[in-house]
Amino acid sequence: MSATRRPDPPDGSDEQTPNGAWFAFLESNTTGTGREFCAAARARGLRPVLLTRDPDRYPYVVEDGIDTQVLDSADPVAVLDRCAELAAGEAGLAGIASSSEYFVAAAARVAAKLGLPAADGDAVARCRDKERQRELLAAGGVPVPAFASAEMPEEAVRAAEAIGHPVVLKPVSGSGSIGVRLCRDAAETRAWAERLLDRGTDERGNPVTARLLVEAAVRGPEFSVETFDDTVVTVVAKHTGPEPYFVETGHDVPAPVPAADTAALGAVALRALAALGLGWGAAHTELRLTDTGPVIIEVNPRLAGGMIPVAVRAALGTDLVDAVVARAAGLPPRTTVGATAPADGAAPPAGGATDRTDGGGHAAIRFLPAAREGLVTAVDGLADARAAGGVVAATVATAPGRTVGITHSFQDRLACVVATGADAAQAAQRAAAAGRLIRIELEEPAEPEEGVGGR
Ligand SMILES: Nc1ncnc2c1ncn2[C@@H]1O[C@H](COP(=O)(O)OP(=O)(O)OP(=O)(O)O)[C@@H](O)[C@H]1O
Repeated sequence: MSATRRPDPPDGSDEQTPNGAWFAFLESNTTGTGREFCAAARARGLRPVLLTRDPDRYPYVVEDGIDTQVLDSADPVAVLDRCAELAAGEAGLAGIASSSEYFVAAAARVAAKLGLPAADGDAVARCRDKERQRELLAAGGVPVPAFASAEMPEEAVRAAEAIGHPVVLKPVSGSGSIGVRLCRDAAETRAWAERLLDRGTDERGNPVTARLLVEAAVRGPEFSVETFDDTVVTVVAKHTGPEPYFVETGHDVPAPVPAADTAALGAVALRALAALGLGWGAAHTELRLTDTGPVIIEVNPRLAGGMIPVAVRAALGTDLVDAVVARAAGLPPRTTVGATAPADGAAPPAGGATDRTDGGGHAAIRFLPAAREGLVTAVDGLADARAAGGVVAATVATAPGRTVGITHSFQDRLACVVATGADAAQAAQRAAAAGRLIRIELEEPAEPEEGVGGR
């Protein structure tokens, strides 16, 4: 058996890991649900173990005393061998999953090879190639933006002109809005295409395909539909920062829209999953609601990140993180997954019982974006934010001594607050108010040297 690295339990705490079977997580997301996945496995009496190339990427591993095994997580044979070792050991292996977009297909394939419950790994992999996903959706009659792929900047410009500016350019495979940009004319398209096609690696250092997607810019408010199997759990409104980028700045759970919109969005998301051969466990489908109905922006074959599961639990009482872990371990769900709180008093679009917490049925997520680049000198007010009315979670994704950069992606979000309320407006107001209590101070920018930049 390979060496399992077990950090000391946090100071003053007892040994927390129960003596159940292993549950392997293949890498993790760095913010959001990764930590919750491990906690959910423990709550089920399982022993989470993180299979990772670099445990130091995830501060929660030490803070929560999570076991780790270091391996080349991009090597399917290495992952399979390690999971087979865990399965053959005395404790056994109950399941394999990943909270990271980049590893969901690999986790599913290894789980299937070991006879553990899993989604169709090939369908997941196809879905993660955005061009392939668009092709399958279009073939299935599901509304998608006009699109074309390009491997050369001139090809991207020709495609954009054929589609008609403005267009959205994005890597064929990616997440967190990295590299996604609105391009309003040929010059912007050429410049952004050159930049994307020059990238040798993604933000995890893995080589990337030198291919990008050019899409018609779809207009209309954005939503995500959170599903489990073939059931709509809830429809979420999504807020993004200023164009030409699309950094997520907040979410409202459930989306405060008429029931007819909720139903239309849910129906198109389910058609998309069917067209992609998905619909096992959790999925997170992003759509824009146009004048002519919902259009798919992206189907993600995994649980939503970005604290959406925390907000769903707070608003509706549905624990999607537990549901994902339970499904992958072949355990029954704790509560019925598959209901949504009525929006505007309307009936939920799918059957099932809600088990609301004290959230009053609504929750809002608000992110604090970095205002500028610089070295973080102080972080204050987190305790105040956590104690503020209606707040169920407040997190900071930076620390003194770290440098803040502006990347126009999820990495620009420095802090996050989730708050509940009696309605969407109250939840949003509470989350925003608590967010203002968090102060992240940056070193003053150096004074420009005399003469530099002057007239
Ligand atoms: N064709 C489009 N029309 C309008 N907006 C778009 C389009 N494509 C992408 N966007 C915007 O950019 C955001 C990110 O795009 P996309 O989901 O394709 O990238 P991603 O890297 O997978 O991001 P995420 O992980 O946040 O979903 C979308 O949520 C949406 O706001």
